[in-house]
Amino acid sequence: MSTNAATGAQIEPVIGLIGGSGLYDIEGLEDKEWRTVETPWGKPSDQLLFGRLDGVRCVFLPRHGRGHPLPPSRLNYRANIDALKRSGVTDIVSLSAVGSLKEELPPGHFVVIDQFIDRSFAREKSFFDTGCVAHVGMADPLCPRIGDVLEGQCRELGLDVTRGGTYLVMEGPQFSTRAESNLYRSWGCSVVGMTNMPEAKLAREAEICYATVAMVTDYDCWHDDHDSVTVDAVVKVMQQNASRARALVRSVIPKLGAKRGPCYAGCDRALEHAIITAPEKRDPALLKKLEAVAGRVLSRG
Ligand SMILES: CSC[C@H]1O[C@H](OP(=O)(O)O)[C@H](O)[C@@H]1O
Ligand SMILES: Nc1ncnc2[nH]cnc12
Repeated sequence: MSTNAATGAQIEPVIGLIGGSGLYDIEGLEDKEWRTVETPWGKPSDQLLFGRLDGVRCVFLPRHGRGHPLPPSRLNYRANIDALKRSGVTDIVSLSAVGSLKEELPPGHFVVIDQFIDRSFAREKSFFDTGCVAHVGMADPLCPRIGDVLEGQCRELGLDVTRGGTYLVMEGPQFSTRAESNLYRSWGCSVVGMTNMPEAKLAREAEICYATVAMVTDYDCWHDDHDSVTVDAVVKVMQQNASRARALVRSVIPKLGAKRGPCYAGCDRALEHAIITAPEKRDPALLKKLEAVAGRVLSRG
């Protein structure tokens, strides 16, 4: 059964999991198989791991590739999201290591974020281009339906969790200067990381519901009582976070996998009124590339 956002019919969700730093595999998947998925945007970060958890179809992608060969600026975000879309994914849970920008969000804390500030700049940020222009809404960039499930299951598992918070996306790969860290704090941001944009923008363009669990690994470099962030510190805390992240994944999948109608937040219909280019001005070559992510609306002409 596939998504039918247009008719409102029930769907059987397929859950996409994007594993960040320290999460390169998913335990407990049945019938698991790593498969190469080709896309018109180039290669995804790695093969995708297909399987089932409690009967729910899941597709896992290690964001930086197995063994972490890819830095944030070199990720092919478009290929990653297209590959998940053409694999049937309807809902994405992004699992990410982040630095904390608030005293009350210590290492080990999980944040189900609800906003982004995108300060990344060296990345392809849209599937659309000359020959097919689209402007999707990003006022609420994360799916609140998935967010509810993530928050609920964190609480059920007794994990320290905060619902809501702004994730500042920096380009990296260097960590922030102290002045930058304090600037982001003055903007009221909760956490800082390098990867969730343009991932979330592209998921919205592809009409995939997307939510993030930001797992705090460090206090970045602003905190007087804590050392500035290092990869060693991130990896150490991620190793502790990873078992909690795995428990969370195991408990959210059955909930997210239950048959449902269209997303009440409309993420799965984001392209409905977003494309502005007149049909006769559209570039056939670009339309072909857009088949997987935007075929639902483009096939109507
Ligand atoms: C290894 S620390 C920096 C690295 O970790 C985060 O990645 P992800 O979101 O994939 O967990 C951060 O954004 C940086 O890419
Ligand atoms: N302090 C930090 N800054 C950017 N990305 C991070 N990922 C984990 N910690 C981080």
